[in-house]
Amino acid sequence: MTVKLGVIGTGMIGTDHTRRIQEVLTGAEVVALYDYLPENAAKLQAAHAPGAKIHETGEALIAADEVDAVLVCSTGSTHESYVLGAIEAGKPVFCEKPLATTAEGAKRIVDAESAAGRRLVQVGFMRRFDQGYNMLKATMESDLGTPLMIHACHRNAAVPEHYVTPMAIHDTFIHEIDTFRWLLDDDFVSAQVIFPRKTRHAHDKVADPQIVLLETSKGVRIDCEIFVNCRYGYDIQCQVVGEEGVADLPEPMAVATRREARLSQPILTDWKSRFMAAFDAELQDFADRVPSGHVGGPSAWDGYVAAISSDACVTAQETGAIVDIALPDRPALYD
Ligand SMILES: NC(=O)c1ccc[n+]([C@@H]2O[C@H](COP(=O)([O-])OP(=O)(O)OC[C@H]3O[C@@H](n4cnc5c(N)ncnc54)[C@H](O)[C@@H]3O)[C@@H](O)[C@H]2O)c1
Ligand SMILES: O[C@H]1[C@H](O)[C@@H](O)[C@H](O)[C@@H](O)[C@H]1O
Repeated sequence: MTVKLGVIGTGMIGTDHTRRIQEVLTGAEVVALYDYLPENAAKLQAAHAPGAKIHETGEALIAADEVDAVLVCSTGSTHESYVLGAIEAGKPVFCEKPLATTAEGAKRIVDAESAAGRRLVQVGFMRRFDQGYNMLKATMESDLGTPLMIHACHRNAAVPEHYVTPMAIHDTFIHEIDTFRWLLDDDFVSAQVIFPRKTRHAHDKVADPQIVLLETSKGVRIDCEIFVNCRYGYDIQCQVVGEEGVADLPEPMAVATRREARLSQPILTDWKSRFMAAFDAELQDFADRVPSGHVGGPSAWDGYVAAISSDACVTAQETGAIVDIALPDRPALYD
């Protein structure tokens, strides 16, 4: 069976996901497109999905008989209504991060999915499908003993002018929030953000770098540097310190070159290539599960907890205080 997918939002990641569905994945094809800017949908149709129909609205795409499942790849603030629409239509939906831009919005999705009684929503936290992170998690479970601390960093070469201080949390650190929860099988109880000396390469509206300090319910302490104008590349680091040993996230595979008295190795510069295989794997997993009517991977609950945790981090940015994080009870659907 070929699963027929509709893509809402045909910007950078909607285009990249459509390309991978059409050219890399098996058992799935893109049959429908919608973007708020029709020219964006037309451009993607011409480049990667000539047979796909361009719909007048996202709601029409969700309702279309030929669409088995939906990918929401539009701007973050638009995710909630499309995801709720897909749940109402009983169609599986893959939603790029963030699930919603407010914790209340994410809760509405959790409530709607719980009422539907089955997992219809997968959130695009692709690192859970990354080979390196899976190797790190397996090592933690087999060799490290009880985890005590994590030292991590998330560095982007540069960010655009519209990227402002809270985006370091909502747009960037949100990946780390989900990754730490998943690695540790634990939730956060508090967050603090501190600001080192600012780099001269950051524009006025972004404080850069930042350090986020988290504490989990089991007492694990996490420090994570977010440095989004580091200049030299896209660099994701994670070191877990356990009672019996220490483990590091593997570096992406790269050829080391010896030349003119230098030993060198390239560093990737963008997230698309850094997590290429993880993006392929998360969408293949989604497509494979559509026929069963139940999806897997990061859930709406994970998206909701990420939203609550990131709101606390933004409050911590604004106040300089250590901010408590309290989670509501988890609905049975997510046990
Ligand atoms: N998982 C990841 O690592 C990752 C990486 C990049 C982006 N993202 C997420 O993907 C989403 C899109 O990011 P992007 O970089 O592709 O942005 P983008 O700006 O390139 O594309 C967004 C698209 O959404 C369209 N759009 C805006 N409002 C819409 C609406 N109401 N209905 C339908 N379409 C609408 C825009 O016209 C644009 O084509 C964001 O939520 C972002 O956080 C995730
Ligand atoms: O949307 C992108 C993406 O999520 C990247 O993985 C992250 O490194 C960037 O900071 C963010 O802007």
